[in-house]
Amino acid sequence: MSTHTVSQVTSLQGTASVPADKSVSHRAALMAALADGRSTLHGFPQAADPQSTLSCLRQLGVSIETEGDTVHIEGVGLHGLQAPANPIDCGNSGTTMRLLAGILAGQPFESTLTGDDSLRARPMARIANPLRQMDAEVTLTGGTAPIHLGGRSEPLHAMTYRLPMASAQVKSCVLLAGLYAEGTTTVIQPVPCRDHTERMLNLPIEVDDEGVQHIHITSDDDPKASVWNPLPGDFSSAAFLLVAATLVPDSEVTISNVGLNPTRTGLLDVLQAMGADLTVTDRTETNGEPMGTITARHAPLNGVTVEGDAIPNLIDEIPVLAVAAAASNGQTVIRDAAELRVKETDRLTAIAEVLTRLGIGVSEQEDGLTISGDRDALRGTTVRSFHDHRIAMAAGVAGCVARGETTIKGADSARISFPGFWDVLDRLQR
Ligand SMILES: O=C(O)C1=C[C@@H](OP(=O)(O)O)[C@@H](O)[C@H](O)C1
Ligand SMILES: C=C(OP(=O)(O)O)C(=O)O
Repeated sequence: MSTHTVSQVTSLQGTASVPADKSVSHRAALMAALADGRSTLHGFPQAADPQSTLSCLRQLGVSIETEGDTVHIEGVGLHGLQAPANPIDCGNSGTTMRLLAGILAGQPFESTLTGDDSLRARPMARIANPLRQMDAEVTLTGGTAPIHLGGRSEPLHAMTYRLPMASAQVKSCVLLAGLYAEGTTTVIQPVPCRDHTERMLNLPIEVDDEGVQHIHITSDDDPKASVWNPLPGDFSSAAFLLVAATLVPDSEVTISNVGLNPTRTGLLDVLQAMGADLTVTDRTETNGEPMGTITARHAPLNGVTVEGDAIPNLIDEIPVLAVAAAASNGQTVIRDAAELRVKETDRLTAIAEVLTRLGIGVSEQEDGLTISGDRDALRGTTVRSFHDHRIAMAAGVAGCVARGETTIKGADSARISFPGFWDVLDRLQR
């Protein structure tokens, strides 16, 4: 297992770029595979998760050429995927597994989806249940992967499905299965969560009297070949650098071409409420996804309460938000975040352990954390990443402000979403 040591930093200065958005990249690749014709994705990430999606698609007979960071995908059309010779390995990527399951549920051939130890421990009944309601044959192994999908010669049954949790993976799984159903499939989302799938397929959305979205899809909403030039940068990766620049004195860091889809940038609002100095400029769009440049300057932060509908829009940023909270004045309360317990690891327990070891008072609730901010209490030691990329990078950010040295075990798990993270952090140090 690789370790990485971060020493307390006096200043972070300069510009940085982040890998392309993981959620958008998975979807752009899946849509390209199901389209007719060739798609070109500029700036496709080298990160392990999106690369898992490409390797799964290759196993399904999709021809993919790479030229540096540019990926060309020859779409096979909605009905052109081929039966895989072996179980399909989704690696560490929950998004790959859950979205692909929606597509494979409607195929005439059988398939099996599997993944690494972490992914094989994550709940899959949340996709098996709606897919079965659409008449797909789905077999799990004790509620988790491997997932076996039986082939079927008939279209799936369209249905209306109310999301029981704010999960964009479940929503996207059902919508993609809807491409293979007879009639209109509708997903009702009581709490909004990332909407990249709806944007990419340009799906019709109705809003009911309670303000709840009803997203419709039919087999006529088939994906079209596209050119992404470029894919937007990953806000979830930028978040680590933005928090680091906010916390380290005398810092100013600028990141350009960052995705600014409002279903992803909840952390900006929360950091601003805590007192952060963040500026967004050069707003533009790439294939219907907003993006722009974000500059973060050092600022003292105060504790905050984050809960309810705000949670899905910063779900992957909670580990680094917890680090910001640890270096703030006063108490931070994070609630309604039980979903963090079923990510790559139990992220509530993991980040609580990291911060406790670094000297911070943290109490863990079933659905959140209470963090007593005390910047001066942060002192370096050895911490575990739990083989979770976001825990490893959050611990690295904490190491920038903790006195002395912080050694992160399993630091190489950053490669799942941000392979160059440790180099970028080194390069920004003054
Ligand atoms: O749809 C997506 O691309 C994702 C959705 C979220 O998961 P859930 O759908 O499980 O909330 C998020 O945590 C994950 O990193 C990516
Ligand atoms: C939860 C994550 O990804 P996934 O669910 O795709 O494994 C993540 O990247 O933080």
